[in-house]
Amino acid sequence: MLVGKMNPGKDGDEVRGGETADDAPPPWDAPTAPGRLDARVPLPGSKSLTGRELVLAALADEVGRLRAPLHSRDTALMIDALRNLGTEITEIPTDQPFGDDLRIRPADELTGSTSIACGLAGTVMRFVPPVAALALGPTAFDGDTYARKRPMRAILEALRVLGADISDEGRGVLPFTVHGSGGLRGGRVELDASLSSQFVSGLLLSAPRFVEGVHLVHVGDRVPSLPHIEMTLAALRARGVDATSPAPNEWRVAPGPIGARDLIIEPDLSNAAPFLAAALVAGGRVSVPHWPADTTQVGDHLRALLPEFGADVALTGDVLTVSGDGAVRGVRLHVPEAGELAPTLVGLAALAESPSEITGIGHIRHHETDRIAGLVAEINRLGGRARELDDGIAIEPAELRGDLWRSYADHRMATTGALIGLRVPGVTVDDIESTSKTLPQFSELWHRMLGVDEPARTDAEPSPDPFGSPFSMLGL
Ligand SMILES: O=C(O)C1=C[C@@H](OP(=O)(O)O)[C@@H](O)[C@H](O)C1
Ligand SMILES: C=C(OP(=O)(O)O)C(=O)O
Repeated sequence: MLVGKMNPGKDGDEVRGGETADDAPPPWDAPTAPGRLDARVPLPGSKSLTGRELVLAALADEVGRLRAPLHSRDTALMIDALRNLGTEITEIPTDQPFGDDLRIRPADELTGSTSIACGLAGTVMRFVPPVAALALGPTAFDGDTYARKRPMRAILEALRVLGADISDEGRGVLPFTVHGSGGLRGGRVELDASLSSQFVSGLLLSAPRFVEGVHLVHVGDRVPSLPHIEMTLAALRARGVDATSPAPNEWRVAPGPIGARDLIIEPDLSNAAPFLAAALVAGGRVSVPHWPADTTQVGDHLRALLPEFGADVALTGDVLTVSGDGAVRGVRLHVPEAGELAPTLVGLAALAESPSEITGIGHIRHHETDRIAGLVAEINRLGGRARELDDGIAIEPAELRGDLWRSYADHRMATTGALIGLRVPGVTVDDIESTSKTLPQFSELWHRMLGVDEPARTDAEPSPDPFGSPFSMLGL
């Protein structure tokens, strides 16, 4: 079984600014590519699909089942959150390589008077508060130290307009408490979703259970990550909900039952990014099986994005194969829809033979870390020539040298360090365990792709209080 290790105890701020926590395991030696690649890399389920389907299954009218869901830190936090609100979630053993299926029995009545740990998961902190507003009793939310910097104000204010009572002492970030009254009025609300599409998805997912449903109107700068909102609408419709986007930046969900489903979760195509990009960096080819023919996952955009860097991409049946000759071309990309892929794209650009500019990704400053600042700092630490733009990153070609690559507790920062390390000897990644957020098997799959043994590691034990932020301060 390729069920990886999760480390629910990592805390973002422990590694910010290059300070290493005392109990942190030693940095991970990024393996260089031993030659041209010829690998097939199966990947576990999508974080975004698993998170959405867990929420919808918890709000559905009957028992449902998720097959091949992702098992990772983010999904474990989502499962715990929904269980705390009264949902019964049981694991059904399978012989699948990436872990058990899940059976979800919705609660007869959602109950608050509980606390929810969000870790660093945007999906948990944005998708669960609307569910808590439907529960009876207070639900206190908190997360990792760095999670308290991730924006929440727009969704909290929208929830208040829709009838929720939330106390956050005006902070607009974690921690906060949702005082659920057993239901929510819903209706029309304007909100600014320019910092995260998850504000929209979070409200839409619970909206069939609001008395009046919801009519969301975005006011503000560009909404990022639009494919993720499409994914939300598609997931709702597949359960019989009337969910539409009647105009750009406007979404409506009608009140009504959420149908139960027995469904298979697609592999995580965003997590495919570093593996497929490896074929470009090392030369040779990398295939990912079970690539869906029709999907809302933004990772599917890799089929168009990787050829910009010089890759050949072929989808044969359900196998996606990326081939390269070891040369990487510079790019000019404007990708507001694909912020989640940006760390890998920037990693490729750092190895390119010509200059690159990747723009439209200002919102990734609000992801697990400020990814624009983090990527620029780490590329330049290796001798690169990267520059922050308001809305992205510009990179000039440079000879990189091995050094420490800091992850800032961010899984996609860590995998980008691994990607660069394929080409640059001596790169060490300080927190490879952060990949447990969405891909606990990362190190194992990476070594397997390269055909080299994964060195044994002495991982630190997860801390007994994984979330490090006692709810006692909230009086619960
Ligand atoms: O809804 C989702 O599952 C996600 C939406 C996106 O968030 P942003 O809109 O904040 O970029 C994406 O980057 C994140 O990884 C997952
Ligand atoms: C931005 C990401 O995660 P989150 O769901 O925590 O926002 C990500 O996975 O790249």
